Amino acid sequence: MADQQARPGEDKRPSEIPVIRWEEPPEGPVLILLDQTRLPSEEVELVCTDASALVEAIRSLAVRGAPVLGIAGAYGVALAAARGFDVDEAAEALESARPTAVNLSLGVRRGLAAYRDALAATGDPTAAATAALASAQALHREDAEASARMAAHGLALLDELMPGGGHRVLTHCNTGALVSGGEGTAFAVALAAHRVGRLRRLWVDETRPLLQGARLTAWEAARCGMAYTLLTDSAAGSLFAAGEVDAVLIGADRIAADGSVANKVGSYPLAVLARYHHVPFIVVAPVTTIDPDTPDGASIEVEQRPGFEVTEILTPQATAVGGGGGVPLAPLGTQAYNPAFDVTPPELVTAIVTEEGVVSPVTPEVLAALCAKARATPAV
Ligand SMILES: CSC[C@H]1O[C@H](OP(=O)(O)O)[C@H](O)[C@@H]1O
Repeated sequence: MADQQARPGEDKRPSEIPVIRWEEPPEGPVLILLDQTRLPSEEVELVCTDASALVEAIRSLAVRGAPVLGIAGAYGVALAAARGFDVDEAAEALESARPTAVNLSLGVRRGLAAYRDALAATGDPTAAATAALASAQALHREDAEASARMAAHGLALLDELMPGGGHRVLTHCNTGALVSGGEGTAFAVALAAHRVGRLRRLWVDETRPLLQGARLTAWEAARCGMAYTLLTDSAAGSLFAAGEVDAVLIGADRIAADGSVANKVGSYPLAVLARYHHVPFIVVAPVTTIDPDTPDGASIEVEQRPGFEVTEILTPQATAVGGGGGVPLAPLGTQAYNPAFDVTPPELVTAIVTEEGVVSPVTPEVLAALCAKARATPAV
């Protein structure tokens, strides 16, 4: 596939990354995914012909990251409808594929509502399938637009907090084009700073155990010609202590009504380090990731993943779901604690950047007003 490494100064537009796309070959519609478990060494595409294949791809993190999970969920409903499968059954399976990222259930429900409304109005399953697809495509476009707006708001915030540019930003996990209909969430802010010459360094946490930072963020940063440095998660503290971090930029999988933020495990320790070292801790997420129906952090279901992801180095042959075949890192039979996410309390969050602007301080009232405005704005 295309050369992954950008030449110095070259910016290989993240939009060129074929994260997720719908195609309609003669044999029937398919959803094509870039298999993120194979990156950075291989660019392999998964062709999903039904919802169960997509559920597997979501569970194995072949497709991952809150916003794109919502897009995938909506396409999954459209795929089931277009291929004549039981749409309600498909929607239920998709929505339960991963519990923490609220966007997944939002996307599935949006596609299902479009399908049901069209079926009720026309009685025609083909028209209903077309409506479900149109809903997924609209969500795809809206997320790309939201990503660009978050990048602009986030860059303005960085410039306000650190006048003079030369931002040294630490990020965790992967929040670039691979999680988005556009260029991502937190990563898109760093990319915007890079494009105007105001990103001095992107510190990239490797993000154990599935290494989304080492494998995916480094891959995206290299493609864009960004100045980035990879570090072990445990090395982040020494960077703060050395005064090498101007801001933390992370994404989110679910933001509760009180402003608690669920994000990749390892985010909460960064928030504590940031507070101790007086460094802004900035969450970048679309309004759709704010969940007014989840009251607080304790109410967020944190996905617990298989222990072998911690006790083995996963090779391309050892899938993230099936396990086995990885290189053992610990004695056989070792028990492992492997939460996929942790929760940061609102008092440790300096700001939440959404496509509607910057929320700071984070208060339940402001979040509620944002959600009310979003709900009052009809989906396309
Ligand atoms: C902004 S979405 C990216 C978000 O999703 C990641 O989780 P996972 O890789 O398990 O899907 C992580 O929490 C990122 O911040």
